[in-house]
Amino acid sequence: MDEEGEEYEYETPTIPARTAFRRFWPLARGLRKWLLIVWVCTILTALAETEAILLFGELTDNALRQGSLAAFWAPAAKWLGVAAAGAVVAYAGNSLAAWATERFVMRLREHVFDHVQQLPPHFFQRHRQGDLLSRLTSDVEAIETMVVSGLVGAASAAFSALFYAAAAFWLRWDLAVATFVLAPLFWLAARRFSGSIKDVSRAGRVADGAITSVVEESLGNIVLTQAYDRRDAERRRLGEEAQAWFRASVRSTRLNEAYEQLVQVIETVCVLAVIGIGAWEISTGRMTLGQLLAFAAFLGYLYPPVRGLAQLGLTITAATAGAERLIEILDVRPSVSDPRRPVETGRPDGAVELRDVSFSYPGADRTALEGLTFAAHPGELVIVTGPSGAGKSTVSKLLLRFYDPDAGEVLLDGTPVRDLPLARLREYVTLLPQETLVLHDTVRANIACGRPGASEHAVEEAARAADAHEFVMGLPDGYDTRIDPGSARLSGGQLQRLAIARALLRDAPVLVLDEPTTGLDAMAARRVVKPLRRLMAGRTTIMITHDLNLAPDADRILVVDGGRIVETGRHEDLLARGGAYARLHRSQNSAVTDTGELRMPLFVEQPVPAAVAYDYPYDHGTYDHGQPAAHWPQPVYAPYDPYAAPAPIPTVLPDGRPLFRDEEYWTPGI
Ligand SMILES: Nc1ncnc2c1ncn2[C@@H]1O[C@H](COP(=O)(O)OP(=O)(O)OP(=O)(O)O)[C@@H](O)[C@H]1O
Repeated sequence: MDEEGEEYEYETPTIPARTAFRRFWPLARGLRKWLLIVWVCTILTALAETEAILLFGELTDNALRQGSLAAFWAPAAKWLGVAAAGAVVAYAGNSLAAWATERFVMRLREHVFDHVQQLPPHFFQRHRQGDLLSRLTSDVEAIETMVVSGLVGAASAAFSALFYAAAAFWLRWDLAVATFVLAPLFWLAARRFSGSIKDVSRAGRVADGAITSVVEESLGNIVLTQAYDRRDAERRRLGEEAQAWFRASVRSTRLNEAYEQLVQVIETVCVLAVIGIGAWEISTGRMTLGQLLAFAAFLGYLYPPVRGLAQLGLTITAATAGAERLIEILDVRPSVSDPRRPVETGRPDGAVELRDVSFSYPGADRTALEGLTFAAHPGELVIVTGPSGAGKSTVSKLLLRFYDPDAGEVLLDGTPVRDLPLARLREYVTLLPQETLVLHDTVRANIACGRPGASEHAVEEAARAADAHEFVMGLPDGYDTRIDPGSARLSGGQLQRLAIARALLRDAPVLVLDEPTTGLDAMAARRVVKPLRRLMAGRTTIMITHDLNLAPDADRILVVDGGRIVETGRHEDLLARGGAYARLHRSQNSAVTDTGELRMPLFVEQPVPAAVAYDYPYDHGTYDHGQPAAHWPQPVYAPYDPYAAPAPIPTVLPDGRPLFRDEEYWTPGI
């Protein structure tokens, strides 16, 4: 496990909205023409509204003030026509905007998801899954707010504001000037709030990710939670994250509300200024009431886009916090990529070679492998063994090219694996990882994913060869039974046999088995050996294991320690040499004899009193209630004395060896 805090190794960058916008704008390719149409629709809607306002002024002056019904019909019919046309255009524009927006979100999510899937294993060890989930969901939507809605919204609002402003000028330029003098107040208000809104939005997003992480980790660990009664601890953990989220949410609402109310006040000041100036103009006869009402209506229409522009600024600022979190992930480069000029080799024979390979994990301060050299000829079984942390699994990661070595070369049939297309390499080298990987799907799909498009017959044959057919047929729906990663329906050994069936179907020339029997009990491990042998037949197999039961079969055994090969040879030779391998082998086998520790009695039994004659009442034809217990053997209890010296706790086995092999003698008293 990584040290605590290492998950925060990736620092979230602080970036301006413009940079974030530029980063994601290319994803709108292909949607831009639709966005342009949306924008045109917005302009047409604004035009229709302007026309409607002018018609309203005309109706006020000609029909209402003069009480003439005849002057009503023509402008009314025109108004209705304009309103209907405006409604159709607005409907089309909004529907198209929704379509373009959702497409953008889908595209962005696919882009990020695709990127995340290429990231190296250590990225997932250092990032909490829940946080990644939250970035892939809510943060993706935030970008949409910034790029699509933000852009279209800003363009539309800017256009509408300009349009209504022009109309207001055309109607009464002096009134308009008086009003627009106050317009910068909106901008000043938005500026005042934008910094705090971005901070609080960032805090909210981090807290959101943390909550998802806690829930995900807690549910994933439900057995630990329940078995150790950790409910309170888990609730506290969630509570702490929820507190941060709560504070951020409340603060965000407060800031937005304060901004809204401030804008209301500014608007009121503007309206009062217009009414005051209008009253004065009407009193001097330079303006009609209709004109004033039309002007006020323009202002009514003008403020929402002006206010919207400022509000949009705030929304975009808040969304930038989401963009920062996505960019942080997108900036992590995959550790490997397809070669620029890939070499196409055709199916290899399966000769594997590591030539003077050294490797350190990114960010790690010590090397995981150093100068490792070995070769496996086609069809050979090479066992890589050694103590925990020696670097065995790292070998498998290099063979599948999850990482490239810092020095040296990994070769398949003489071709450096970094020159092969990644998909080809992983088709030719099959990994059976330590943990059995299960897809959330049917048993059939779980086997067939070894070779997409495999026939039912092929799937069944693979299952038979893996000794899985029988238990699969015993499942409620046979091959169509759905299983999932947390499923308790199949045992560890059964899951392992499914994985073997999958690998059989994949039929790769090279196999990498990472601890294929670890975690299985002796019986299950034994049941897995036969299918494993079938799988290994005719393939080059690199088996990483602590379990040396298959060692006598190996063509070569590599003993790795501290990232180096310390011994290599065949089982018998290595045993005879009496070195590291012999010690490993001995420790594995002596583990069995040492279970004597477990058999040691927990208390010294009291000797049974000799020759107790049981006097069964039945023999005498009478039943003596409650009497016989007096002469039955009784356990002997020492009277409890709180001041007595503690009884000596055994620290050695009866044969004189220390109770716990690797420990010092333990003196009680702590
Ligand atoms: N993602 C990682 N980042 C940094 N160091 C790592 C990472 N994964 C493994 N290591 C380190 O590299 C070394 C080799 O690890 P590796 O997993 O290959 O050991 P191993 O021999 O397979 O151990 P085990 O038998 O316990 O699985 C160890 O010191 C380990 O701590």
